Amino acid sequence: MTLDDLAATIAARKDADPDTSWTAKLLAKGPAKCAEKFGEEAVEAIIEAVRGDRAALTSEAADTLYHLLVMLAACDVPLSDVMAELARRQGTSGLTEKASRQP
Ligand SMILES: N=c1c2ncn([C@@H]3O[C@H](COP(=O)(O)OP(=O)(O)OP(=O)(O)O)[C@@H](O)[C@H]3O)c2ncn1[C@@H]1O[C@H](COP(=O)(O)O)[C@@H](O)[C@H]1O
Repeated sequence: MTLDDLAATIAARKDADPDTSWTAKLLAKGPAKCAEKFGEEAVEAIIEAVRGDRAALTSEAADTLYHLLVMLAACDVPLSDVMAELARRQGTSGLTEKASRQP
């Protein structure tokens, strides 16, 4: 599975029955709830990273990526736009980018 596959699945669930789809249930609650859920999962991933539990971190990272995609869908931000932004940044060091910012 690719992130594009998962994003397509999430998009396909937008109009699904919330009683049969977690994605539809979350999207029906709106962007703020989707953002809250993403934040919860990100914190859980942070905790497992600090604990050094690689298996638990793998699971929480999957939750976090999935809920990031749900939040993007809730906010009508296509994954392709995010990937285009990452492509725009490719080849420029993060140190160089940071140093180039106007004060
Ligand atoms: N990748 C996921 C995915 N990751 C996590 N989740 C659900 O997100 C929910 C997270 O809620 P909770 O935080 O309460 O559950 P939890 O994280 O296990 O519990 P805590 O540790 O947070 O307390 C759980 O119901 C998980 O099953 C996901 N639900 C769906 N997907 C994908 O989306 C597809 C469509 O799913 P539906 O929309 O449900 O049809 C699925 O086939 C999967 O490919």
